[in-house]
Amino acid sequence: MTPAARVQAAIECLDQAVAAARTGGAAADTIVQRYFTTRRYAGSKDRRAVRDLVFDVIRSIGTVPESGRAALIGHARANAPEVLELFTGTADTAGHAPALLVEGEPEARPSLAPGWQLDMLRTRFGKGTDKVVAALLDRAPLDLRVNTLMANRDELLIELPDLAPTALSPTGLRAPTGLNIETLPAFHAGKIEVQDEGSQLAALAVGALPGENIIDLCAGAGGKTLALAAAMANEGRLVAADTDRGRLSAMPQRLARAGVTITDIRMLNPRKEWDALKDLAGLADRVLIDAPCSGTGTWRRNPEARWRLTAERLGKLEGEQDRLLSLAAQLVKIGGSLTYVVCSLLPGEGEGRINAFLLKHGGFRPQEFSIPGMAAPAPTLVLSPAEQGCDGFFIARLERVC
Ligand SMILES: C[S@@+](CC[C@H](N)C(=O)[O-])C[C@H]1O[C@@H](n2cnc3c(N)ncnc32)[C@H](O)[C@@H]1O
Repeated sequence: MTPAARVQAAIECLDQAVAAARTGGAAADTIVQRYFTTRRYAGSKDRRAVRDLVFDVIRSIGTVPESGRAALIGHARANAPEVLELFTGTADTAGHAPALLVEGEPEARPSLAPGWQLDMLRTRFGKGTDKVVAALLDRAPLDLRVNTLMANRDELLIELPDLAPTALSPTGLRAPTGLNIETLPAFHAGKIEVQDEGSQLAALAVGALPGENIIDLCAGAGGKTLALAAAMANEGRLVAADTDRGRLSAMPQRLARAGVTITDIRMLNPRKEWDALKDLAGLADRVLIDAPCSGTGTWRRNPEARWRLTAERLGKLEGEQDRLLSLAAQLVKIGGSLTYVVCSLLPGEGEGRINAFLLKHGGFRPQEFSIPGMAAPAPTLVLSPAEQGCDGFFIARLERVC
């Protein structure tokens, strides 16, 4: 592909990302991948260049733009004016070079994020908000988790000398840029999994122990399920539940590769979750709710989450988080704990939900927890890329006392 054709490809992907933001469609990463499945002529360098440009544009345009072209022009004008010289085509040469610039055509304005989202972050981070947002809009490193059922970190550091230990997670490794994990025998042997250090810390916050009865209520494809199973030394019972059949279906293969045999996978029907969980009522030592959320803590990977989030959608997410907390409360045994996690830094999805829960559920109280090497024990923990260098998370632990 010529440089100009790459720019036109980025515009077309961005058009789809804009439409997806309005309709709840696919993530930008998926859009770029799909774009190239029907364009076999594009090589790996073309794909990488187009993907990088798409993500650079999304990072610099904080609010949903009128079109992909408007977004790209706005980004280029502010950060890479030489790209505008590639707008040499005509309106009917789509696919080759972007059409010539027209005087007064729409142009998106660079910004960090929608003002109302920044205001909410400001209530948590105050004067530090700009630093946090800048870190959220940086590129994320590739982190791996050592599967302690099959390996230990020191041995892997000898086997894979390009990797470095992460600062906080005792099982974390940070990979050099561009590493393709699928090329590593250690991955196929189940010794390592891709997992951001923040997710590793969130799983550690559960405090899982061998032999316990644990429920991972929003298990998805099992990222944290695998980490919990390793903390349990593959002893006890681990129920992994989710409403998304597609995500759950990826789990058995991952469990098998990691040597995990204690998991009971349960498919839940949305709003009828209890039907598939009621046999576990009041029995769990620990329940993890890794709740669906706005994803503001993962802007490094999904910067288009800023375009997708509306006040209405946030309200719906908070309602769902309340519902999942109440559902989980019924599963915890007396003396057991409930760990609530969101990869969001908006206080409404964090402290807001926990305070609302505690008002309604007198049998629960905040429970202090600590992660070795981190801050003093506390009932909540906020992780941010500006402070800990990982994705942003809010984590809270509650104990059922009666
Ligand atoms: C943040 S993701 C979980 C990621 C996963 N725990 C991991 O570590 O990879 C949130 C998950 O909640 C699931 N979910 C949404 N509504 C749910 C519900 N009512 N009951 C259970 N899971 C739900 C979604 O399908 C999604 O997989």
